[in-house]
Amino acid sequence: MSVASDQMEESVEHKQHVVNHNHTAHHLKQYFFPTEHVPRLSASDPLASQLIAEEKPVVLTDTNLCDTALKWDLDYLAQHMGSERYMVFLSNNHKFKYYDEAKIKQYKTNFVPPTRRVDLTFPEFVKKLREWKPGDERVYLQQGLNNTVGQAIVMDFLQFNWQWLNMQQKNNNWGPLTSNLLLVGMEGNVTPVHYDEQQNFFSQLVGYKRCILFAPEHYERLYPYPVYHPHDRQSQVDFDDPDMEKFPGLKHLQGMEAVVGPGDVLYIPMYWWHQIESLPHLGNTVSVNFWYKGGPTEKIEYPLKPRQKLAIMRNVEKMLLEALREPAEVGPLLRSLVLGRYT
Ligand SMILES: CCC[C@@H](CC(=O)O)C(=O)C(=O)O
Ligand SMILES: [Zn+2]
Repeated sequence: MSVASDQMEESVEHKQHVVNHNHTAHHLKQYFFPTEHVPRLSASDPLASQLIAEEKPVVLTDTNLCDTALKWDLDYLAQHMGSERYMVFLSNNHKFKYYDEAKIKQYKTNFVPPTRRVDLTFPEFVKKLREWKPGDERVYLQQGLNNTVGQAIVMDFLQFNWQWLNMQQKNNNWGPLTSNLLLVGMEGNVTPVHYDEQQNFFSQLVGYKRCILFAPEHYERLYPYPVYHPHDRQSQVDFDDPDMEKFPGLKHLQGMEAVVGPGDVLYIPMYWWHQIESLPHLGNTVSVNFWYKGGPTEKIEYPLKPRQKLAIMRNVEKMLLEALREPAEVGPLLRSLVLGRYT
């Protein structure tokens, strides 16, 4: 059965929490929030273009975006990624929560990074991944594709469907492509829920990833860390152990989800929250993302979009931290400003 029809079967039979892969049902972990399916559409479907224009998620099944990279399995990459060292994160659990190293020093309280970063050659990474046994640190290679990769990889990269990508960038008035991150993960790895300030075409090459998304307006329900915190843009909520008392908004949380497989491209709109999991028991995963800056600040139309309000909140936080110098004074000042006056 070809991957495509397997995918179709998956999407046709895709019950809420079961993924059919090669006729075996894989039960997805049931979280505390309901989800709808992200639409799976052909890139030629006008609805697909409409969803992208409206900055809503969609899985595009036939972009042929990275067809030359569908062969990027561990052996091919080990053979062709050259002898350079690449950024690999190690974690004592299945979560790989991002943190901004630059923010650690200015962050007064002691910050304990949840993962550690090492630089490994690709063969060293593959050896570590293949020799992994329960109790060992999990590994996740996350490396920007640049000119240090081998010739074959460059050839594959140059044959991506840039014509389609450039058309999307132009039609949707996006800014420049900033980077392509190569992601090679172990089955079971999880990138916890966060948002990025860029548009993202997320291209799945090998293996299967469960992508759970929440619209920017769920900001009040996902309790992001303060902007100055190393975990800026990440949610404070642990989806595996949600503190409903501390984060009462969680009871109203509702999202969308999709399982993406080889050849699928998921559009993750800028400021949309997402959690991405390499499905357990379905082997290692390889993905490449395409991050674009948002478009030039379009003329302001009212009412403002939720993501515009999010950008305003971020700017207010930064300005207050700059002015007050002391993070502990931000809350009291905002309380004095709004309580009994704007509430
Ligand atoms: C560094 C995180 C990469 C990715 C998540 C994942 O595939 O694990 C993601 O969040 C994104 O592409 O925005
Ligand atoms: Zn992300």
